Formats: sequence, structure tokens, C-alpha cells
Amino acid sequence: MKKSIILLYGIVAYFVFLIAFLYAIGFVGNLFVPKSIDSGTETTLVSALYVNSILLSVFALQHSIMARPSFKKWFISIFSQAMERSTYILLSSLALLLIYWQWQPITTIVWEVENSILSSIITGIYFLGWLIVLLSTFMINHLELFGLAQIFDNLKNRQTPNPKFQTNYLYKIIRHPLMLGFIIAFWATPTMTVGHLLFALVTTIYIFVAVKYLEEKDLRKSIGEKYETYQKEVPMIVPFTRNKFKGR
Ligand SMILES: C[S@@+](CC[C@H](N)C(=O)[O-])C[C@H]1O[C@@H](n2cnc3c(N)ncnc32)[C@H](O)[C@@H]1O
Repeated sequence: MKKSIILLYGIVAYFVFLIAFLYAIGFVGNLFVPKSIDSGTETTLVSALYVNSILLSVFALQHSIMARPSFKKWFISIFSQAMERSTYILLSSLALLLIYWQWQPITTIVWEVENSILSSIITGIYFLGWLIVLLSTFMINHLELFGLAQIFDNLKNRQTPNPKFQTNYLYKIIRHPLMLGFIIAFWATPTMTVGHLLFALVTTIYIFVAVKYLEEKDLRKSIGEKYETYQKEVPMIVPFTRNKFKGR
């Protein structure tokens, strides 16, 4: 395929991701956006549980299948290597946009913080969670993670090097800061509804399962002994629960 078309495809995919990412901050936090996790017409509990579970499953399936090395191999054999990450990002973002669009609210309140100072602190923690997510992408390699390095290298006829195994910054403290950021953002809310709780619970379970049984399995395979030592020395997601990391 023409390099300029792949470049355009990758840029479009990145912009769709940016929209999905920024909208997520408004969606989960019930801030700024027209349709959020607790807004919209309320249907029956059964219907909401059914629809929302399907939406979250679509995202989980897309994410899990497309991140498998065997799927990537198959994709590259048909399309271009340069398009693989952008396609993953594009479809993940579209699955997120589908969640925002079709999510059915369940507004029964589980907890509500009435103290305004405490409420502001929790909202601050919420934004801190998103900041951790964003910073972690730069600690790994933002451009590679979102497919931009691949499309620019393709334009210059260069092979994108494998991403460097990162054990510094937040990755010195825990193995999955990006996921910790998501978990913080999904749970830190002054008003927790049943719908929001369902979202936080299912996504948190998915994060743990995907990280432990898929991502870390692949990392052990590709990085080998170095990753096994890293696993022994650095906690998965809760900081300071292991001996101090000795560095690589
Ligand atoms: C969405 S990122 C999430 C990274 C990590 N699970 C986290 O929560 O910070 C997923 C990509 O990061 C890569 N990755 C995970 N840990 C890494 C590390 N320590 N250094 C470099 N890449 C890593 C995985 O191979 C995968 O391609």
C-alpha cells in the first residue's frame, strides 16, 4: 500500500484515539461531555446490565485478540506491519466510542461524598489517575504505543526498533503504572452509582486478568529472564509491597 496512505491512516487513527481518550475523562467523571456514565435515559436494570456487559465484552475481546502475537503475525501477513498498531488503536478507540454512545446509565447511588473539600480531593485524585496514564505512555514510548513511530519509519523506509524494556521512572515502582492510573480514575469519584460501579468493577477485573495472563506472559516470552527478575523485584500494581528494585 502507498506509504502516504498508510501515513494518513495512522494519523487519523491517532486523532480518533485522542478524541476517545479525552472523552473518557469527561465520560467517567461526568464532566464537560453531553453523554456521560450517569447521564441519558434510564431503562430497566436488566436491560442496562445486559447492554453494558455486551459493550464491555466487545472492548475486552477486541483488545485481547488484537494484542496477541499470533493475531499481529496474521495481520502483518495480509496488510502492512506499519499499519498494525494504528489498526489496534483505531479499533480500540471505536470500541470505546461505542461504549460512550450506547452506555445505559444505572443511577442508583452506592456512595456520595457530601463534604465539599473531600469531594474536591477525590476529583483531584481522579485527574491524577488520568495524568499517570498519560505520563506512563511517554515512559514506555508514546509514539510507538500509538502507531505513529511505525508510520513515520515506514515513510522513511526504516524498520521501527522493538520498544525498549522500561524499568525506570514509575516502572521502577510498579510494573503496570498505566493500568494503576486507569484503576484510580475509574474508582475515584465523589458519587458512585451502580452503573459506574459496574464499569469500575468489570474493567478492574479485566485489567488484572489481561495483565497477568496475557501481557506478562508475552513479556516473559519476549524479554525472558530479565522480565522474570523484574517480576520478582517490582510489585505488579501496588507500590512498595516488595523489596526495593535493584535496577537492571
Ligand atoms: C497499554 S501498555 C500498558 C503497559 C503496562 N501494562 C502498564 O500498565 O504500564 C501495553 C504495552 O506496553 C508494553 N509494556 C509493558 N510493560 C513494559 C515495560 N516495562 N517496558 C516496555 N514496554 C512495556 C507491552 O508489551 C504492551 O505492548
